[in-house]
Amino acid sequence: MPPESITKRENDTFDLENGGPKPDITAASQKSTMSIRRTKGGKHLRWCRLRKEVEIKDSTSGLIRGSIAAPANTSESKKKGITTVKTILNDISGSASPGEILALMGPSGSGKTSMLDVLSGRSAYDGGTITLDGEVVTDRVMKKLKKRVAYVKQNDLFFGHLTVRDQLMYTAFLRLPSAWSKAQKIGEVDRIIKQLYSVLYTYLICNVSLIWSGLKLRLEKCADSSINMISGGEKKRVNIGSELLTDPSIIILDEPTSGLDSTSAVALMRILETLARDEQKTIITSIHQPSSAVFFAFDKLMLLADGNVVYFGTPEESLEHVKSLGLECPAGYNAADHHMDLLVVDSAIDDEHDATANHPEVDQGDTHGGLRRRKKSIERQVLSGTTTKQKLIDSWDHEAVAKQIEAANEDAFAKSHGVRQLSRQQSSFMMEKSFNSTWWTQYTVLVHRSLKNSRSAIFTTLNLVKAGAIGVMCGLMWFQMPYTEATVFDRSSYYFFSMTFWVFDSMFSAYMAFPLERSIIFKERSSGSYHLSAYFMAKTTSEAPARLVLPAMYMIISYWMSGVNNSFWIFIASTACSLLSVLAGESIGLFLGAAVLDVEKGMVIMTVTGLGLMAVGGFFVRTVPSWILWLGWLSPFKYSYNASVQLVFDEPVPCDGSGVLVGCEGLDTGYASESEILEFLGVQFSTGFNVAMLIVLFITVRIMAFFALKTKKADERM
Ligand SMILES: Nc1ncnc2c1ncn2[C@@H]1O[C@H](COP(=O)(O)OP(=O)(O)OP(=O)(O)O)[C@@H](O)[C@H]1O
Repeated sequence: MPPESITKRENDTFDLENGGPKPDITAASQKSTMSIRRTKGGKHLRWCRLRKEVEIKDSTSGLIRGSIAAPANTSESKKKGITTVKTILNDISGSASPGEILALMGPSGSGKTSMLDVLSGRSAYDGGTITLDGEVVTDRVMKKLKKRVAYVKQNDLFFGHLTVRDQLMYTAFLRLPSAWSKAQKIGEVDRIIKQLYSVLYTYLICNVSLIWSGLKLRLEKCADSSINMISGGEKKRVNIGSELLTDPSIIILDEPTSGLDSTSAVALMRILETLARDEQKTIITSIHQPSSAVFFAFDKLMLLADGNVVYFGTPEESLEHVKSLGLECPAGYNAADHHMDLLVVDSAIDDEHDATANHPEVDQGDTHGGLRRRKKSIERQVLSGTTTKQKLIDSWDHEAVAKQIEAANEDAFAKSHGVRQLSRQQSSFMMEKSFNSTWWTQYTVLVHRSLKNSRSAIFTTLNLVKAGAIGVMCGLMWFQMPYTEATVFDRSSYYFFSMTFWVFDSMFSAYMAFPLERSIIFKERSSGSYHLSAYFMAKTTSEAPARLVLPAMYMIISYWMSGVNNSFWIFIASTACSLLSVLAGESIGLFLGAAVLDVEKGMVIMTVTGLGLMAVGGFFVRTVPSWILWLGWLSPFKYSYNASVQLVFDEPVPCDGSGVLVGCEGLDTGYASESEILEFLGVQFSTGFNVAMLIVLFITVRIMAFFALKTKKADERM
């Protein structure tokens, strides 16, 4: 453990047990090189009779898993197509204390994630109470509290192009109090990187055989690698590290070891153990089938099945509990596997049971413990007409545990001499600022992050080659067009083609980038990292220039190769129009990405919208049917085409006898006026109006994207 020292953090009301007035943050900012004092000690988190139900919409397809509590037959629900209400947490009671690790185990779908979502404040619940150090946490306090609880979700969501250090650094700058100096924040990141490494290191010197695997895992070594390149175990550490930066008292982890090999999993559990033992953090983690060593290292175990608790207590006593039900764990068998065997009801097991019953000889020659155990497990499934799982659910005394939790809460109240100590904490939560950093800090940090991310995401060799190759290809297709009557149509088609390609490109890349980014934003915002407006402004200002470089590169190559118009200023002005249409296209992509959460549906809507806007752009169809004429007002293709063509035909076009323009009457003498050409090409409105409409589209659709994102509630499952 690093030595304790010196300054306290701003808003450190969470450390109520240490008491004391609000810390002096000025001192913190002045002594920028000082190390930061970490809070020791977690909180007693208790939950009693927690209940959560979800409405399952009848999609008329597929089966509904799990236990169905009651059909919802109200006319309202029928109208909405809701047919059933499923109980996913059924009167769950339990507790976690400082310095302890509570492990949640249960088969897939048993409600582990749902419970962690509720306890971390990321998801609402329909009944029961959650208390912190004995006092009920109200809904309003929960909203604030969730920013003080580290929640490491199953998915490690990051911007993959950033390095590990970047990720931790941006998190530190967004989530640590703005009163901290830059040096303090950087020091904190270094400390976290070292902490996640040194715990492992200590472990490794005691376990020489694991040194090689450990080296693979060290976070220090990969601190400057991009997240895309690091291993699953390292990603998990980055995830944990990002959450630990804020020095939370309660750490909740959803299957932190999933996808890791056993060595990495054990090493990760050591880190949690150290956090619990040395820093007295309260740790709750779900876990799938841990090894025996890890299983017995947990302080408490909660077994879940179909949203019900089937056991809550120490891992050792869990074996006694199942033994008392006649379900003893065979000698030498992994206790965690045994519990899972009891809880998993698998149709394959039933089939196997039938097969074994019909062919007893399969069993006779078997001397392997595996098959015997399997058979034993099968036999348990059919115990007296009920499944073992059901037996375990029925035999657990929910009420007794709930009463114990209530008594513990009363005890905490009595210990505080009848004073609701937490009221002070809860009211200080309410008074706390929603964000640790200012809007401006958030904006600048996010601009920096976005620039770094978009630079690596947009300026890939492939993208540069794409822009260059298409530029050369178009330059060759429209190569050095003479400025005469015969090329009027080709000149306008050059613009329409260029815009179509780049507007579609920006629409789709903005749309495709958004689903991943959206999940990260929801995750970061649920822990109170920044204002949505700061994110949006940062994204708009930082990514727009990056997004424009590739089309600009294309224009430079293709424009001069094709000789559209030899005026430099016409090149600048028409390129600016094309780039504006790219920004408008990006806005449309962002809007659809924000409004339609389903990626497949979004792609369909996007394709239909894009093609519709292009069709009414005035190039392919001159006489657009009146019922769809309104769509033309929303088409960036149309405005950009209109403006560019007007710019390019800046002087009368010499007739060349090709007979393209009626005004030339098939002669190769004389000129066709600009207005005649624009009429021939079906161009509408003035250049200024078209440019103004592109700006309006770019801004209004982007604002709509912001509100679409704002109104979308973060998906609990993200
Ligand atoms: N919003 C929801 N709508 C419908 N069903 C839901 C919703 N949230 C959870 N469920 C259902 O609740 C049950 C419990 O889900 P949960 O993700 O908590 O299980 P789990 O134990 O974490 O599973 P796993 O180990 O596979 O992650 C599942 O059957 C799931 O389908």
